[in-house]
Amino acid sequence: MRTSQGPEFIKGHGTQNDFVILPDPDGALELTDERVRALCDRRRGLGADGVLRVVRAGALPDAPADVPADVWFMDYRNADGSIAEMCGNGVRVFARYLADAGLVTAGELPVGTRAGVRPVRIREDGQVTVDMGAAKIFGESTTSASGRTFSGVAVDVGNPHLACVSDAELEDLDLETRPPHDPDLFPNGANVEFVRPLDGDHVQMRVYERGVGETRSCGTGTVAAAVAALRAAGADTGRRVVHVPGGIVEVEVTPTTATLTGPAVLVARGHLDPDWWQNA
Ligand SMILES: N[C@@H](CCC[C@H](N)C(=O)O)C(=O)O
Repeated sequence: MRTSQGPEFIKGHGTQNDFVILPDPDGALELTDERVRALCDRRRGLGADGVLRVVRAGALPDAPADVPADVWFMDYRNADGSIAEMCGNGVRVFARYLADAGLVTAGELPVGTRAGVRPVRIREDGQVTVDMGAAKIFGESTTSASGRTFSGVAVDVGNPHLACVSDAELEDLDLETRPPHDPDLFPNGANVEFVRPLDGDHVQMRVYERGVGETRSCGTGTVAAAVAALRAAGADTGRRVVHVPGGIVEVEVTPTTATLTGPAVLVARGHLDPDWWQNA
């Protein structure tokens, strides 16, 4: 029987936007793009939309200078191995892991990201709220899907989004292929959201994520969707309940910031096979 173990992992999700969490406090893991792709592959690996490495900011050479060294840093990777600045569902699942592992005391805690430090609160009802900072509209643009053109707004939520509000039946859209975006407005790519207003302050959203493909939820995307839906209704601030294929989250936009609240679930934990990790 084998006695050696590969790296520890935890599998988790937020409204079915799923992640492999890799605890690596001292930044000792060699997390190559190929290993990220292998981990996220739903047939040859564990399967996930992204990887969240749990590392002290001080142990990560490329952590932003404004993140204190002792803060837990979410080193986020998309399923294709690319790095993204921020992940709204990921940061909530990350905080759930930190509390579950006893690395922080539950309540409000700071999480370091490439978009800066984000305060996260684990609520008594089990929901997790993250203060996402101000979501900024930086332009207007178009995309297309299923032969239809959609107009939208470009929103910076730490990472780039094109959020398109329309009355289209979202179930009918083919998101197997990447909806195009303007490379001049989005030189680093874009996450593209399709948003349909429902009754009251509810909206429906589907998303095609940069570096992943269609996912069942995207936290930063729901913030962009809320900002776009509010703007379409003539407002800068307010609340939107966003229905995604993987569940429901709530976004509150104020004059200075946006908060995102939703579930964060840990599913399984274990150790990678050391040979698999070595050869991945
Ligand atoms: N699913 C995430 C966003 C992950 C990053 C995104 N794909 C990008 O490249 O910007 C979320 O919950 O926000």
